[in-house]
Amino acid sequence: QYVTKRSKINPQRLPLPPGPRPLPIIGNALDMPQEFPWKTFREWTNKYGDLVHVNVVGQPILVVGSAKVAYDLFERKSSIYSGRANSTMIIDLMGWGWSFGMMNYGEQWKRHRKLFHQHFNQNAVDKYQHIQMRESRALLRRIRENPEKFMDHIRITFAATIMDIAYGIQVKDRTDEFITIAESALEGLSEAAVPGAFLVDQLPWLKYIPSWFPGAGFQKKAQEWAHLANEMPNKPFNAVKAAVKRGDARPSMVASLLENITDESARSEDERLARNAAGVAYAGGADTTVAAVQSFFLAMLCHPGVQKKAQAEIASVVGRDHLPDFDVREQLPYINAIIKETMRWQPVTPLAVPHYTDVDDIYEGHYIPAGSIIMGNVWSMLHDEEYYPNPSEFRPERFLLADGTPNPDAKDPGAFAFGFGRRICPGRFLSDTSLYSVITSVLAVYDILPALDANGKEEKVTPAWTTGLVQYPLPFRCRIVPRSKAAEGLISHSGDHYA
Ligand code: HEM
Repeated sequence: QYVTKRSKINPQRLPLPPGPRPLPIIGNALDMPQEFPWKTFREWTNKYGDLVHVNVVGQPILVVGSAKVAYDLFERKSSIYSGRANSTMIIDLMGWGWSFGMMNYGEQWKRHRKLFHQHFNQNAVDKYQHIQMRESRALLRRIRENPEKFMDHIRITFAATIMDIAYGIQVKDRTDEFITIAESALEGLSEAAVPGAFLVDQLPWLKYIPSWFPGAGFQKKAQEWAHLANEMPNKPFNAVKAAVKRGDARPSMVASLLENITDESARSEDERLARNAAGVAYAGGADTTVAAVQSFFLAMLCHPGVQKKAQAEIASVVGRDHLPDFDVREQLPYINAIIKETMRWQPVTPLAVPHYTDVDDIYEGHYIPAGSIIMGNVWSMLHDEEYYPNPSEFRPERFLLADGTPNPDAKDPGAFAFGFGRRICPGRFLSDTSLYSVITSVLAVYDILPALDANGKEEKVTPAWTTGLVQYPLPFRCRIVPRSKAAEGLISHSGDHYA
């Protein structure tokens, strides 16, 4: 076993957790998988145990492979395992420091998170249901106009939902300026977040090299992206601020925060918090929910039996002449099980978002050095045979008893799918209601069927996903067809109620 050289801070000379053998200087850099790292990490867990240590060019990384260790570190020791590592490129150069999703644990993070929670906790999200339903119904109409583009339509659905909730801004399509800014800012972010993409993250002193210097192309990129990262929270916030001043702001998170400022001496700080908290809603919520719903479409395409059962359940509760709303949710256990299985089958964030600790610790006789990055292998936990037999199968029944009612003993995927401890996703309640509104609306009126090839034969689909921080299905073809004449009528008039 490898014993750290920093023996002053590891006086008992405890071993590090086990892991693949590192090379001098570069450590385990060559062991690190380029694709689907969660699968390699699972093999490491099988070989070395539930807590694996690697070091990449001196950076200690711990991989948590079981629910037990996740609980022990992220929950029981949450005061020291709730940080985030600083990225020189993303925070110092691109200016994403305003996002509390990237802040290290501390007072600033707590203040932002508390404010965010007030607007997205389990009860608070009820007031957004009409927006979610309106946008889900708009999705039905967009699909009818252009079914091939369903992947894009899903994107605009959540962009529009979040822009309305956070700012009261109603966007029509993806050419809207607020959307193009946010999407470009997030594209820059995901490019910069690829581990090893920018050397400045390994050698932070490079940030002092001016952009005109040969080889300092990263500075130019960082400047362009910094402009977007600044506009993303500022532009929509300033628009709402002006509307509040004029007295014609639509109801929204930002409008209510601004209207409730009573202490003028705290105004600039309160405005800063409101701007940052609203900005992070789009950053954290748009792409993730999109990925989950796209995976749902893929699951329905590959599992026609599940689709039929869900459609029958909806019809038995609301008939064929109505669209289901939130009031019937309790009566749709199969739909609720589909939502859980969607979160489990291909987790949107297979490694959650890595945590960071800045203090030394000891866990089960192993030394955990300050400065470690800790990754929870969400995918592995959600594909654990013990809790989820035949984990690669999409089988909502695993969350139900034989009589079709919810199984209280089935492990809720939400315990892992949204990350861990104090950092657990604060948008998980909104994501849940978003999935419900889209899934029930779509299944009530559409069949998701295999595409036909040139000879009219049904195409076979092999499910496959991307490999980044957020896992999207790779583009796939399908036919989305109204289920009946009554369904066509529902699609046409579905928006009226929520307009
Ligand atoms: C399918 C949907 C979603 C998934 C799978 C998801 C997953 C996650 C994960 C894994 C984390 C990191 C947790 C950790 O560090 O342990 C996270 C953080 C976060 N999510 Fe989500 N999320 C989803 C939807 C949303 C939505 C709809 C919002 C906003 C309304 C949102 C806002 C955030 C924010 C602000 C953070 C940062 C929290 C912090 O660092 O304290 N997420 N999410």
